Amino acid sequence: MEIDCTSLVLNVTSQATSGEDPSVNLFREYLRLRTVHPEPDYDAALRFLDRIAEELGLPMKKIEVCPGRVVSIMTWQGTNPALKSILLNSHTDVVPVYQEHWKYDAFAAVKDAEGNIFARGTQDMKCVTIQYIQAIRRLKAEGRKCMRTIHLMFVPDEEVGGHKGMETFVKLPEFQKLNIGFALDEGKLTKNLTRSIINSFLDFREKEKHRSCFTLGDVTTVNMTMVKGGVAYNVIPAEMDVSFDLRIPPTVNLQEFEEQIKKWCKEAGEGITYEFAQKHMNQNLTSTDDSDPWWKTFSTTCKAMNMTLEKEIFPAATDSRFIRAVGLPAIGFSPMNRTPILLHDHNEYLNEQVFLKGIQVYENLVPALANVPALPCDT
Ligand SMILES: N[C@@H](Cc1ccccc1)C(=O)O
Ligand SMILES: CCCCCC(=O)O
Ligand SMILES: [Zn+2]
Ligand SMILES: [Zn+2]
Repeated sequence: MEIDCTSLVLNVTSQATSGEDPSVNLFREYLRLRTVHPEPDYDAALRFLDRIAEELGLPMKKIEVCPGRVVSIMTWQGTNPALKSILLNSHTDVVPVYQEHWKYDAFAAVKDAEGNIFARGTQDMKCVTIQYIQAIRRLKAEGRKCMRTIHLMFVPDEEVGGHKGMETFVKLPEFQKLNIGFALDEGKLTKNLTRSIINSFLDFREKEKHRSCFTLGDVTTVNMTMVKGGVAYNVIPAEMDVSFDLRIPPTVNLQEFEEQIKKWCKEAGEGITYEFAQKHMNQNLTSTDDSDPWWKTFSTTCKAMNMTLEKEIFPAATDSRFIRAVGLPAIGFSPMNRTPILLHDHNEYLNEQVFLKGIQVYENLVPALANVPALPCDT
């Protein structure tokens, strides 16, 4: 009997590490996708997410907000779709690495003997993406039903300011149609020029460093991150560019802060100018008052899991700023305890047990939020 070559299906799958929790295996597979700036492989991420949507039996919507920049959304319809929905947001892109400073290939997702998984994105924020997915997978497998519709949203370009991602998307009718009532996004949980202008910024930095503040999120941080210019060792440059990364708490008056920058430039002398590469002026805050039903539900559910919450203004920016700017509440949260904060740092890693615990946290949080009874915002 002739074997018809078309019937010989070669079944080659990426062999899962034997005995490894399937969620960890999925996490490591996602970490290996090189969605790293300056040229993130977003197509690989979309193929991966398409497969997940298939597996979860959820419809997947894709909106190309800009050429080559797609926002994708998996939707788990609630029993009362008229109510406002819950958004579980995550970004698919990651920041570049200085590979020479890493113990392992930053995209191999090596797991060491302690179960620490090393890769760019382990903390920021591919862990959260897979934790959302696995929590929903389990809830659906248990036959659970939630009142409120849940949208899992995957956005590009968060790490370069979100301009071709969330910032554009929140203005589109497709965003309005999501009918969002409350959003979860990344955060962190911890159980624990010329010379003159450079001097002005760095002197300010020193002053801020010595303010007695509760958390980093309460101070304006200043980091000199780029210096450009000059053409030769022995030529005085016609111009120099110095870039500062300023993270300003929503409690600071931005108009006054900009006046201060103008003053520093004037003091520095002729020809010293400034411009903003990114400037986000909205300072909407999300209520974390116990009288707020979303916060109340979020915080009591965390407490029920013996998690002590330390509320803080996050010292970085996330895409949630665009969601808050359109008047919606958004809490930044990543279940990543007992873990050194290595976002954007060398040797970013996450322990597989901490990762797995995070799925259980969402298995409790997601239904709690998706079953918040009808609110004034729902009418
Ligand atoms: N999460 C990124 C978002 C961002 C990118 C670029 C500029 C500003 C903010 C960060 O905090 O660094
Ligand atoms: C966990 C949040 C990290 C800061 C936002 C970002 O760099 O993506
Ligand atoms: Zn980041
Ligand atoms: Zn992030």
